[in-house]
Amino acid sequence: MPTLETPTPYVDLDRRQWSRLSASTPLPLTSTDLERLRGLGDPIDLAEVDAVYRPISRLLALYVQATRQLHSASSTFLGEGTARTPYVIGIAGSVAVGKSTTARVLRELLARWPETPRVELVTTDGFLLPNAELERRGLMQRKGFPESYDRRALLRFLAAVKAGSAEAHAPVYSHQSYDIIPGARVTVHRPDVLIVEGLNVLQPARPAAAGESSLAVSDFFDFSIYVDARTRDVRRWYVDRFLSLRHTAFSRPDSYFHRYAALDDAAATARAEEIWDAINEPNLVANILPTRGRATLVLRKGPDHAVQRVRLRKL
Ligand SMILES: Nc1ncnc2c1ncn2[C@@H]1O[C@H](COP(=O)(O)OP(=O)(O)O)[C@@H](O)[C@H]1O
Ligand SMILES: CC(C)(COP(=O)(O)O)[C@@H](O)C(=O)NCCC(=O)O
Repeated sequence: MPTLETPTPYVDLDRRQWSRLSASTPLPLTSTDLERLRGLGDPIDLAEVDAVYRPISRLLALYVQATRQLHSASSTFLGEGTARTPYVIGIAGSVAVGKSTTARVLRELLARWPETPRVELVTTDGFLLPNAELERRGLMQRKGFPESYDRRALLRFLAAVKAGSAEAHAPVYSHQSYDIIPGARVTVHRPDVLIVEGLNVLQPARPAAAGESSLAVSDFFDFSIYVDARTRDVRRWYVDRFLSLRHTAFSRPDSYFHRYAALDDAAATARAEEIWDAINEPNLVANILPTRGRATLVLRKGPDHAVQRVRLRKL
């Protein structure tokens, strides 16, 4: 008897099926690549990079190529020259799920493809409102929630990138000072690929006020990746990262969290769990997780960060 299953726009592959693609993916990792990847300082297993992330970079290289052809066809139709614009990839997911690690690894892998040697990376934390403004709005305990960002500035930045501007500027957030750095900015120089990583990059557009347009950040994406894992695993990764930050970032006297450097394991775990339970998990559940179904690709990690399932949107 036919079942009433919800139709899915995704093709869903388990780890074995996905990593089998690795064998037929060109550009095997060389020793120079391995050195560069190790140089990132991420704990990611290199066999995992080869089996899971290298096929993703191949898929992305194919998408970049196809998008350029489409772009060139529509420019010909319009009788315009073909100015190239950056291919923009969004990476979404919870705090501590591994967005930054995924972004850095993909940046290295994509740069190996002859079509996309120049890959740049921005994080959306630069678009957080400064602490003074968050305090004014009563949002200090909601850092990372959609309302804690200057969404218009982020949209303007992405519009400039997509318009092919020679340079586009973004503000800079410091985890050290836990605030926006006054006057600091990063510049994006019309790369082949721009990776935009952040908790909320797949949020739908807010309803527009009269006379305004209701664009979403993801309207500027050519491709998007949601990094997914069980909430209880992400909670553990958050706590583990917090514990190890005591010996690195927190230990610097100018760190906003310097007071945490002296906590013993039990006290630090309790503090990390408190922050997770009060801020990061509610944000994940209310705002981030509901955007998963908007991603082009979903990477589902197991308890050890190894990717267990890969879902690719085919429609
Ligand atoms: N693929 C991976 N393999 C092993 N550890 C990882 C992997 N991805 C992330 N981690 C670890 O998990 C934690 C969170 O990763 P990070 O990339 O900083 O997350 P996010 O940018 O989403 O906050 C870090 O301690 C990081 O070292
Ligand atoms: C800076 C962040 C909001 C993440 O920003 P993103 O780059 O994802 O936009 C987040 O890492 C954060 O600091 N959250 C506040 C709660 C906490 O300290 O974990």
